[in-house]
Amino acid sequence: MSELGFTPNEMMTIAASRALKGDDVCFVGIGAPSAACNVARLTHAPEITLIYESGTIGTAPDVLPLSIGDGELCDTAITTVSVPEMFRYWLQGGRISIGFLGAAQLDKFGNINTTVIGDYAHPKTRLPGGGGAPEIATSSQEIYITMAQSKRGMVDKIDFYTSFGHGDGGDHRQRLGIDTKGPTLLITDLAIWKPDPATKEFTVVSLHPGVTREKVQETCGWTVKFADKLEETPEPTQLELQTLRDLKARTDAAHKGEAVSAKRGSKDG
Ligand SMILES: CC(=O)SCCNC(=O)CCNC(=O)[C@H](O)C(C)(C)COP(=O)(O)OP(=O)(O)OC[C@H]1O[C@@H](n2cnc3c(N)ncnc32)[C@H](O)[C@@H]1OP(=O)(O)O
Ligand SMILES: O=C(O)/C=C/CC(=O)O
Repeated sequence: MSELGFTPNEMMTIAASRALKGDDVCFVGIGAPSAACNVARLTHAPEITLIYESGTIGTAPDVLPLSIGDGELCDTAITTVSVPEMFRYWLQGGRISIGFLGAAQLDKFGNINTTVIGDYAHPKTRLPGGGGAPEIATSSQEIYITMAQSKRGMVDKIDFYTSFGHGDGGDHRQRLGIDTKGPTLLITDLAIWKPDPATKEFTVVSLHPGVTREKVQETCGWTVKFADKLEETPEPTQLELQTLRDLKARTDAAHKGEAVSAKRGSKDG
């Protein structure tokens, strides 16, 4: 905890939650995106439609799911459809306004690696894989990405293209016949980034409170561009912080004893 009264990860989750609107239909990635989406639902966007890949539509979990298969999602959803319907009708049918994804590795054009670190055949680290993320990245109207900054995570060249962002930049998506916008927002623990309208390279548009340009550069593997008019992200409000902390506390209590809960719980917010 810094003297600011909130952690960088809390700032990240809350900044990410603010990006969502009540009329969004959001396809939620497990992990950091899930925390942000539910904070949005529990604060300024109660009418938001949250969708998880297991087919749960309009879900309102009381605790964060560890997986898309958690019963909590189905129990609180308006309805649950089959996974083929979720992908073919809802996602590929253009009915998702925001796909919210995490990343283990990311490049400056918003291409995501969640498959492998190192050589594919002889990996240094085998990651969870793509799951539905590659399809979410191309079929959602827009993509938001959230991840904590590190030199190993934000790299010049990702080791594997799991989910396509803006490719080599510019009009690469259009040239491939992909007619959705792709990544339009990146929220890290230090800053908010948006793609340059022409090159599509992520540019810092807002620094979180207390964060310097140098700190952003030190934790990023490419040479960072900053907007001419750089803003400061507003601090979390008491309501936002309390909502996030209560959600995490409920989640930790609910998943107590499950092997992954302690580790994941500490990273989700
Ligand atoms: C709808 C859907 O949900 S689609 C699902 C598809 N899956 C995703 O999108 C997953 C997205 N999330 C990620 O990629 C995350 O970064 C995850 C799951 C790989 C890791 O999440 P967390 O546990 O929160 O992150 P954490 O940073 O602690 O990494 C855990 C381990 O993963 C490995 N790892 C993660 N990122 C990297 C990286 N960039 N380079 C090397 N190893 C890495 C390491 O082994 C790390 O352990 P370590 O910190 O002790 O070295
Ligand atoms: O299969 C997927 O796409 C997502 C998986 C995330 C999970 O529930 O573990």
